[in-house]
Amino acid sequence: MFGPLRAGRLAAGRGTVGLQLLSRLFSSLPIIDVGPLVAENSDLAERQAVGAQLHIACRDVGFFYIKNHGIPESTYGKVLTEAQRWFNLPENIKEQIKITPQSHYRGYQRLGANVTRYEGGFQRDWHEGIDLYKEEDIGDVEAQGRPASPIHGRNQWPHQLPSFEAILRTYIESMLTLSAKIARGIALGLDLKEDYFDGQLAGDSYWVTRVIHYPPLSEGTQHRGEDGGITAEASDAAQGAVVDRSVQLSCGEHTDYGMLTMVNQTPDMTALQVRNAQGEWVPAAPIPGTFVCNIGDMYKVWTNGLYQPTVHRVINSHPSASRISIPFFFEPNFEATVRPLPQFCPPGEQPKHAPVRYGTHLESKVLNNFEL
Ligand SMILES: O=C(O)CCC(=O)C(=O)O
Ligand SMILES: [Fe+2]
Repeated sequence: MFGPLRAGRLAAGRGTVGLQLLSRLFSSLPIIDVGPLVAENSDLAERQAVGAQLHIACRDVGFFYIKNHGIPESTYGKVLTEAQRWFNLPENIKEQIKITPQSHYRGYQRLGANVTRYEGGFQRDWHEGIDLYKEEDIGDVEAQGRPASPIHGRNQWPHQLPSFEAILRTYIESMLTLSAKIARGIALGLDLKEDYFDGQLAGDSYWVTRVIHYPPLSEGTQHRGEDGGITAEASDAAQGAVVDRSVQLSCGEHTDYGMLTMVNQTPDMTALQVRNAQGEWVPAAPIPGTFVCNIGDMYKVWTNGLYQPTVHRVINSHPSASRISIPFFFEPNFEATVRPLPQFCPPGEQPKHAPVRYGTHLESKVLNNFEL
């Protein structure tokens, strides 16, 4: 078994990058039973065994499914159907909670407002969504002697459908608790103390939730085929073809910028794809009772590159059906300084990544995400 203890030693060894590339030639995503991380009274040894599986998944794939997570179907299923009901509302109602700089970049973004940037341009993603973040009043932030950020503030909750707001709040609370437990398992897998990311690093997570509606790409501007169906290019992409970055997708290829993302998606529709080291797109089909998880930029910094965030994209090539996904992003504290841990830095070599204040990293991403 590749035990957690060897993580540090391998990281500091030579030839790591070659090894890593070889091992990132996955053709499917691992499924991890996280029951022991969630249970009230599991043994440390059981949790370490899950940590070891998380370690291999984070190092070799960057993506994995979790099962036995303990969140009831009544929470994760209902939030998807409520979201669809909310997106069915007329545009002028949805625009009541429109995202603007004055709304602290929180709220509703219409179809095409979210963009994927690439060298020399950007492409409008074919989705609409609601962005929510941990809430903090600017007055409280300033009273703590912290600089106010354009992102700090309160959310615009989708109040037009009160049943949705209530279930969304329950969902976010459950996902926050769950993701903190997964982060504890990842700490064990890295041979760190179980509570390593608690407290100053991620004990007060600056979490993000995006409620996303992906209408069929055939309704988009670029992919309406002559017969009203989808273009051949979009259809090929849905089968895993490589497409130019200027081609409009449901969500363009990107990596996530925080710690851990957990995706709750419409069952029976495969739209999320994950890129392996050979450039092949591997589908992340929904598996009943699981969430798809992936790691973001911050673990790359902490592990000095041993863990890498994996590129992914979304293509809804269905001729008529909508897809909903509600990723929950478990992130460090806004003020956390994230820096490579010494055990992952070979002696005498410069760390590969400079320390980063998480809030500054987040601002640099969020303030660039929209063409409003
Ligand atoms: O919709 C999905 O499955 C994933 C969305 C995603 O990658 C993101 O919002 O970062
Ligand atoms: Fe993502």
